Amino acid sequence: MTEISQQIADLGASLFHRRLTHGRTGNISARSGDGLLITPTGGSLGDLSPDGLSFVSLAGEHLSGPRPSKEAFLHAALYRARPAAGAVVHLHSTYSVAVSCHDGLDPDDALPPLTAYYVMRVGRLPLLPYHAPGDPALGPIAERAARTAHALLLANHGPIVAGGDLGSAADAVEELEETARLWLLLRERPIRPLTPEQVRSLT
Ligand SMILES: O=C(CO)COP(=O)(O)O
Ligand SMILES: [Zn+2]
Repeated sequence: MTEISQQIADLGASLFHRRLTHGRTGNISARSGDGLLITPTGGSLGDLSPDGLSFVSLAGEHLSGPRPSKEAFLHAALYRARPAAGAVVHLHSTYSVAVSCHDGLDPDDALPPLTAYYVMRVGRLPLLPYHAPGDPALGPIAERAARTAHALLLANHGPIVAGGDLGSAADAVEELEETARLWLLLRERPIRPLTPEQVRSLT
């Protein structure tokens, strides 16, 4: 067991117990050597064993440990697209999933820049077209989108976010969830997002 495995298990418990994902949804990975340590398929993020993680290559092939998350190919696509990424988190966080089911979103950037922290932690949020969980056809689409954005929203599914390390990836996916919630709270009222100039001054 490595320190990073313990960090994955701790993060999974923290996200699960704060209801940022539920049941047996969501998956977490961290870059390790020339591959990635990833949560196994079919388990709860609230009940991860640091010794029970899977090891997968950057090409997405299972190298050791239990059967990996069915989204391992998606995590691998994000690491290939973003050489500086050290961790990836995918959740079924309620408000982000709610936004991902909305019709008429801008597929280049699904949410407006409501707050400075959203701009700093998330930035642009491409919306990827619906695919069933585990459908490898989403891999090349995600890899292309992740070259210019570290946070992606999967239509009718949920967010997947890369970060320099586990803490940064978690920080970004939590900021996204809170902003999705704010956006839904504000829907009945006129919104004044940050201006392009205000956004530029933050990035
Ligand atoms: O969120 C999930 C699928 O999108 C959970 O799947 P896994 O249990 O295979 O990681
Ligand atoms: Zn999922």
